[in-house]
Amino acid sequence: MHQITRNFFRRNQRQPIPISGMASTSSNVNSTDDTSALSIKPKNGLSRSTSLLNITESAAQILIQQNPVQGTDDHVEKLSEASTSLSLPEQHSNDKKIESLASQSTDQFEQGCGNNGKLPDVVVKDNDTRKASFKLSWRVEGEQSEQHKHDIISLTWASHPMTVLIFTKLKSPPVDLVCEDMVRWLKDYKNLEIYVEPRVRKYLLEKSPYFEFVHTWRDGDDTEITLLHKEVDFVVTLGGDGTVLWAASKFKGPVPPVVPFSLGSLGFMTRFESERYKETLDSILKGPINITLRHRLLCRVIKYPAKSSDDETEDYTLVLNEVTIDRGESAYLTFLNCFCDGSFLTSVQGDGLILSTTSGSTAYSLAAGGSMVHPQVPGILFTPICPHSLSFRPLIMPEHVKIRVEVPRKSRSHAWASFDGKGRIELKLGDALEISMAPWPVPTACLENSTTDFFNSIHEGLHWNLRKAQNFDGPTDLN
Ligand SMILES: NC(=O)c1ccc[n+]([C@@H]2O[C@H](COP(=O)([O-])OP(=O)(O)OC[C@H]3O[C@@H](n4cnc5c(N)ncnc54)[C@H](O)[C@@H]3O)[C@@H](O)[C@H]2O)c1
Ligand SMILES: Nc1ncnc2c1ncn2[C@@H]1O[C@H](COP(=O)(O)OP(=O)(O)OP(=O)(O)O)[C@@H](O)[C@H]1O
Repeated sequence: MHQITRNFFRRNQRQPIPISGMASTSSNVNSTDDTSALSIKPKNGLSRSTSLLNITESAAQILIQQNPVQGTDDHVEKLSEASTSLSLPEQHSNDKKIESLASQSTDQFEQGCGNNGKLPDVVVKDNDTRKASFKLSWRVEGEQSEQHKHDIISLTWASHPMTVLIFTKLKSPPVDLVCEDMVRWLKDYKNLEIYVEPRVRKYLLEKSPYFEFVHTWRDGDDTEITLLHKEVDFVVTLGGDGTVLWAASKFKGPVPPVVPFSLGSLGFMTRFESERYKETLDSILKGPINITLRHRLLCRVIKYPAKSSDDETEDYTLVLNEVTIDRGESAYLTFLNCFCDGSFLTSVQGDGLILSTTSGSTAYSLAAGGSMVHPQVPGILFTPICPHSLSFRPLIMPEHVKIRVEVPRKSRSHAWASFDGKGRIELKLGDALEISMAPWPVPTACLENSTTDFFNSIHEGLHWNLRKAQNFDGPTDLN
């Protein structure tokens, strides 16, 4: 289970984050972390070499916070959970065990993926890359006072970030101008290495040969893109929510921290004002940064007839919002059979089904009647689209389940799947889609903290529960 988020809501267990004895853990892991991990035999469908590479990279992203103030084993365990958004097996409750766990992290990961997409328990910096390393820590604010309590995940740079990747919304002249200005500033005043998409580099060079220093990759070269996370310390998005989804989709494994600037229309996930980018990036570069660890879903399409080798060969797609299975152009009801962890759950007869993350709960799932869920809650939303039934209410599943949705062989029509509203593919009779929680969340920087940002977004973006207040006069029960 993703303990970090589970613990978020266990009020009675909140503790200030403590940590002692973790230095040896990190160094121990560093010394044992080598690329031999790449030769681990796959068991779970994430068997492509890039996936295994990414697994190692995943283990390269995060450092454990070290804090000499308190040091009970219990605290160490909680920190590990918080630091990685990973699960700690029950038995790992002291430093020694965490050390040994860390040294097996890739093994753990592999099992985790096979089971429920779990991550390794302790993650460390990969010495082979130029990347800056960071630490994640979890703390509670407001514990000592009457004020509202907040669980905070914060990111502290352990070494100075040097490389930034900027994604920009397509075909938007105002966004292009901000990008141009930001690139100049980041180079001239912060001396960062800067990556942009190929079309953006072309645009910048048309503006001025000054931008020669900007890096990119070969247009359409997916291999180069999959290696980007090895170079990039953090990502900036200039656009709306769609640009955040677009940026996340470029990382088929671990994702660097994302700083989303608002230059779109709704901007539910983009809390930073582009007009104040200098101030924002200054503080991001210094850290610490409060973040929301946004879960993703790992989706695999199993074509009919399934081959025994499917687990080894099928590709996968990661979504930050949701995967949708709908009727496409067909005028018939979609008929879908749904299974949870191998047991039959229900059939969908309607326009389709949305399997959403909690981040995606405020997007399409909301429009289909699903509940809004705080993005830090670990769970998978199961939301029917226009079900032709009076009793089909949306569900929220625990994060460890594996859901399979099949188009029955006897269905009247095919179905269509889309991933964060993109990459539409046809599901023919007998085809299935399997989803589980992905092991690579997207860490997005918060303006304040995860909870305050979420509340502000539902108020400002969606006008949640906006209603004229009741007048004071009129009948009352007071006298
Ligand atoms: N009926 C609907 O509400 C509907 C239909 C199709 C797609 N969508 C959503 O659009 C998303 C793709 O976004 P896009 O910007 O590329 O397409 P888009 O340009 O069609 O915009 C969809 C809208 O959804 C908003 N949105 C996206 N993610 C959100 C989130 N997590 N929370 C709150 N609002 C969010 C965007 O701000 C935008 O206003 C899909 O993942 C899906 O959730 C919604
Ligand atoms: N760099 C990019 N390359 C390709 N497509 C992109 C890129 N950035 C954004 N898009 C797509 O362009 C569309 C519009 O972008 P975006 O959603 O960011 O702007 P918006 O619709 O104005 O804002 P919002 O989503 O907040 O309403 C989205 O569907 C998104 O997926």
